[in-house]
This record gives sequence, C-alpha cells and structure tokens, in this order.
Amino acid sequence: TQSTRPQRLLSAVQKNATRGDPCSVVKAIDQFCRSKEWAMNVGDEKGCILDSVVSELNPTTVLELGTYCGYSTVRIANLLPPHAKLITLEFNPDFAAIARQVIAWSGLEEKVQLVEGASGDLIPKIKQDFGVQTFDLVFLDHWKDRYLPDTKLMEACGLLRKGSILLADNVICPGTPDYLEYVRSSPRYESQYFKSHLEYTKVEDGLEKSVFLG
Ligand SMILES: Nc1ncnc2c1ncn2CCOCCNC(=O)c1cc(-c2ccc(F)cc2)cc(O)c1O
Ligand SMILES: [Mg+2]
Repeated sequence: TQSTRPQRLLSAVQKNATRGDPCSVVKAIDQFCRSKEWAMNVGDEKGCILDSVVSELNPTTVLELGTYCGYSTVRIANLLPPHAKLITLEFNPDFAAIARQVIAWSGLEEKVQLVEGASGDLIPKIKQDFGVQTFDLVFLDHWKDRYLPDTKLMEACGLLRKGSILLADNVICPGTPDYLEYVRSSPRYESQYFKSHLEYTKVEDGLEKSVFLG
C-alpha cells in the first residue's frame, strides 16, 4: 500500500536523525520538507521565532493545539526546563501515531503528553483530566477557524492567567482573520506580529504573539 506523507516524514527522521537528539530530528524534518516534500510544520524560519518566545518565557506549562507530525512539539519540548509539561492535542489519529514516534525518537516523551481528540471537546476537560490549572504558553496551529472559538473557550475555562502567552501560527497564510481582529482589538490582550514566511516558501506568513492581561 502507498505510504502517506507523514509516514515518509517519519522514515526520513529514522534514517537521518540521531535517537535522543532533538536538534537532529528538527533538522531532518526541515531537510525532508525543503528537498523532498512540503509539509505543514511551522518550519525553520518561524521555528526560530517560536524558539525565542519559548526561551524568553521559560514556561512550565504549555498547550499545543495541532500536533501534526510533532515538529513544533519537539522544538518546544527541547527548550523546556526539567519537570515542565507540554500537552499537545491532535485530532487526526494517523498524525498522532506518527507524532508519537517522532517525539519518542527525539527522546522527549517525558515532557510531552499527546492527547487525541478535537480541541473543542478536550479543552473543557484539561483541568480535571490533566492536572493543569493554567498555561504559561499556548501554541495555536490547528484548524484556522478554531483559533478564535478555542481562545474564548480557554478564557471561559480559566486556563489563562495574567501574563499567559498565546502564539498563533499562520495568521496570514492560510490566515485567521477573526482571531487576529479579536486579539488585536480586545483590551484583554497585548498583541505583536512577527512577520515571516509560510514554511519552506517565500509566501508571506507570520506568528501573532498575544499576552493575556487578565
Ligand atoms: N486537536 C485538534 N482540534 C481541532 N482541529 C485539529 C486538531 N488537531 C488538528 N486539527 C486540524 C488540522 O490541523 C492542521 C492545521 N494546520 C493547517 O491546516 C496548516 C495549513 C497550512 C497550509 C496548507 C496549505 C497551503 F497551501 C498553505 C498553508 C500551513 C500550516 O502551517 C498549517 O498549520
Ligand atoms: Mg501551521
């Protein structure tokens, strides 16, 4: 049977990256996506912006919406202090299965909890099921029309505290216009746009960093 793109991406990691070396896993995926097949990872250019936000914040609780193959999961987890936790939600079971293996290859499974399901269903259960009260950082990278409803849901569920940071991928391409309008006009957020490019292309895209003011 024909392999899928995530399966071919995983094979490239197992072939070209060193077990237990997160940086080699990130490099192997970027090389695969630049030279063989484009895939919707945040990528190396926006990935550097992601790294700087994570390093500056030094978060102990992180939520990622949309795991895909685990590329940004590995980038973020690699920068977390000991005992920090990253919870990542993935809707597609095939993507989740690949991501688990990519995360395991990087040796970061201790810091990562991958949960399968839709963000809208899982977010209300996080406090009771995953023992996290609030998140220091949320990385939004799932369905672009879920960014706004899920942000309102996280507010309603008390998962954000004064100073929590939302970092959103793809605010230009594919675009999240309603989300951008909300975080840029709401008095409860202080927003900043980091101009970049759609992963592995010259097309404009960027990350929006929004601090929740409580
Ligand atoms: N737990 C959950 N709950 C709800 N929904 C969930 C979920 N987990 C996953 N999903 C849904 C799907 O997740 C993937 C979403 N990501 C993208 O679609 C994406 C697309 C492009 C892209 C594609 C084609 C172009 F031409 C140009 C750009 C680039 C990106 O960087 C993207 O991130
Ligand atoms: Mg993305």
